[in-house]
Amino acid sequence: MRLTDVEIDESLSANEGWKREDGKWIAKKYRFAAFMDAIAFVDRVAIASELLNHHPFIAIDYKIVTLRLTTWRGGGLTALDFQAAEAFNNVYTSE
Ligand SMILES: C[C@H](O)[C@H](O)[C@H]1CNC2=NC(N)=NC(=O)C2=N1
Repeated sequence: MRLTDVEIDESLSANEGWKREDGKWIAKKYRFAAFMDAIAFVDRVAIASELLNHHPFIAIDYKIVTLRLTTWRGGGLTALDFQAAEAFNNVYTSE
């Protein structure tokens, strides 16, 4: 279930903009032209999360949305986190 450090590094390089945080997390900040674009993105993230049954922590700071992922059940980073990261990158547009 949990990925090795090598697997994590490989997965990070395949998911643009995502960085490892505190060992067991990956995070990415998404920037938008307007606040409502940020909110529309969060809605798309929510839909993708429900489809994957894998959910990020979401912080909305005006025109910046920070997503953080870990696998709670797995106690660390798993393939699910990187599947979710890829899905969130795929639903991102800055406006
Ligand atoms: C019951 C439900 O399937 C689980 O709680 C799911 C929901 N979303 C989840 N999201 C994340 N990030 N990790 C989990 O382990 C997880 N588990």
